[in-house]
Amino acid sequence: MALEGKGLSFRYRRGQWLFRGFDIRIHPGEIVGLTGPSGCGKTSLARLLAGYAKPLSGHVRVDGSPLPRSGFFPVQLIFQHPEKAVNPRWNIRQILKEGGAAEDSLLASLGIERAWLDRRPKELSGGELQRVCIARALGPKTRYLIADEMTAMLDAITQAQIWHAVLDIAKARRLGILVISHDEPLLEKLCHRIIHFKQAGGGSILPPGPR
Ligand SMILES: Nc1ncnc2c1ncn2[C@@H]1O[C@H](COP(=O)(O)OP(=O)(O)OP(=O)(O)O)[C@@H](O)[C@H]1O
Repeated sequence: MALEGKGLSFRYRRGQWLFRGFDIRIHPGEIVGLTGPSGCGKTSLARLLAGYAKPLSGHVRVDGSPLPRSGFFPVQLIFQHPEKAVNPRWNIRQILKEGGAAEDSLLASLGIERAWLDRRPKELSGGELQRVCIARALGPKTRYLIADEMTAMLDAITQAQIWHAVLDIAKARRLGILVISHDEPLLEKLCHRIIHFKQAGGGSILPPGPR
């Protein structure tokens, strides 16, 4: 059982290879950090692992199966900017429904207030909206979470509160989490192990491929 990327290669159009033959594995219940210089391809890797884009070679498997083509994705990706991840016309209740029925205890542990449910995304702060996106991503069918700079825009207290809630849920449900961040002290605190993308063979460490 694992979220596994094997032999992954990716570049945009005819640009430089971001990674070639890259392997990564995250087990249920495991919290793995991923760090590396800006622009080295961490978000691109996250998009492949969550099924937003396809690798040019290699494959992604979730607990032994390919990612589904439709329906609910067992690998959920949370971006740094929540306003880009929601339908601005929906209210918060509708947005939460996309992830399945969010339990009251989950909403409470993330500090989501009932009064927010009838508002639209632009009527919440960035930090409040990010909590909503996290709750949506933690639906009952989620097996793995990819948190791409998920709390980068939050103050230290809110960041700690959110991670405390997410780690509790991850432990109770044996979710595997990939935490992408430039904040190495945060990764040291949260993760069982940390992958340095360039050292691990990502981030254009290999010479550019044929053009
Ligand atoms: N849609 C796209 N088309 C072309 N190039 C892209 C596209 N998206 C990203 N890139 C380029 O791919 C490279 C890797 O981007 P990516 O966002 O994966 O890096 P990152 O390691 O997550 O960076 P950061 O730490 O700054 O978030 C960058 O040079 C970026 O400009």
